[in-house]
Amino acid sequence: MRITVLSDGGWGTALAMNQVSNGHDVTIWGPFPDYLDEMRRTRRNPRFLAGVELPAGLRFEADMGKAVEGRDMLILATPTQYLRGVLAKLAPVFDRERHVLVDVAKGIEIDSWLRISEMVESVLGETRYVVLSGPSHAEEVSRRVPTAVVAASADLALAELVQQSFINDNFRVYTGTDVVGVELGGALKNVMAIAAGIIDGMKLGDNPKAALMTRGISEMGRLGELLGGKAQTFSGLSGIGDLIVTCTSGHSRNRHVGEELGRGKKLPEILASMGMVVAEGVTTAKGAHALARRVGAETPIIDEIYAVLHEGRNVPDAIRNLMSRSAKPE
Ligand SMILES: NC(=O)c1ccc[n+]([C@@H]2O[C@H](COP(=O)([O-])OP(=O)(O)OC[C@H]3O[C@@H](n4cnc5c(N)ncnc54)[C@H](O)[C@@H]3O)[C@@H](O)[C@H]2O)c1
Ligand SMILES: O=P(O)(O)OC[C@H](O)CO
Repeated sequence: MRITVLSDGGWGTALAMNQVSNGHDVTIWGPFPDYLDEMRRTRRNPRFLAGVELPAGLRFEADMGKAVEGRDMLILATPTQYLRGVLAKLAPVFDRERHVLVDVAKGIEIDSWLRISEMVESVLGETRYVVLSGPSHAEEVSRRVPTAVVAASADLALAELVQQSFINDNFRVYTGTDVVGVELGGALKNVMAIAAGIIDGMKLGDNPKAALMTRGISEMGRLGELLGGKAQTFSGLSGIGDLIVTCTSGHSRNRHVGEELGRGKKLPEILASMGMVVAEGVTTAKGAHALARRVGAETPIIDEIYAVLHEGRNVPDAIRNLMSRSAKPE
């Protein structure tokens, strides 16, 4: 297949490498032409995926028209809050008959509170859309560490096409049809990962981390179902699977943000130290909090993380609030 990845970030780059190794013709488009030139010249992506050599066959194109013309598949790997701008650039050259869109970003758009499939529809109308998600850090996929993810689409045949395009002996792809559940699993786990990082940063212990992850998946499923996802999806790769990896991995940017908060640093200082690297959970906490209010979901962990990140609540108060809730059955 002829594939273009819309993003020069760590995840887009790792997936581009996977697709080159599967024999596809792959181009990366990015928002910064000078940086694309650097990647082309050095065969490295030090800003977003340090330490891996980019394959010789991987191409780079800064012009959106040239990047997508004649391509079969476009991989949307731009962080959620920048994606609308990229879709607006794509719109004039988008071919709805030809292009299959594969979203691999995980988030909720700020203010509109749209999931990515909804944002895509609001800019491009009806598309051939698949979401690919699950426990998958770029640092490991780019080193061909065995990984399993799920491709979900309202059109199962399209999910199967994406499965066949990405699958290999190190990258196993399952299929599904629950786009809402898969999108929400990938987005909401980032909020839980910030909570997990706080526990790590405070060196609170193992019990709170296990409690957080278990009550966290319960909360994700409860909110996810009220928003139209299927409960079963949250027991799968894009739910519990991604929650486990993000809450435990040394690669997770969201867990890192929480860890620094738990050590007493302030959010603006933490985000500044990350440069252009994105932790989606910071903005998704706002979206998840707003969506939970809209559908009347009980989301105590999301509410406390939202308050810590965006309302200045201190962490000990947040923990006390969670632990002193009224007694109830599991
Ligand atoms: N990194 C991973 O392991 C991983 C795995 C699975 C999913 N994801 C998801 O993939 C998405 C992309 O994450 P990432 O880790 O590749 O990003 P990243 O943090 O590595 O890179 C940040 C990206 O933002 C882009 N950017 C910065 N300013 C921009 C602007 N004004 N307009 C457009 N783009 C701009 C940069 O060019 C870069 O591509 C996120 O939703 C993330 O949750 C990441
Ligand atoms: O590094 P994080 O926390 O953004 O997580 C990346 C992926 O979503 C893990 O599956």
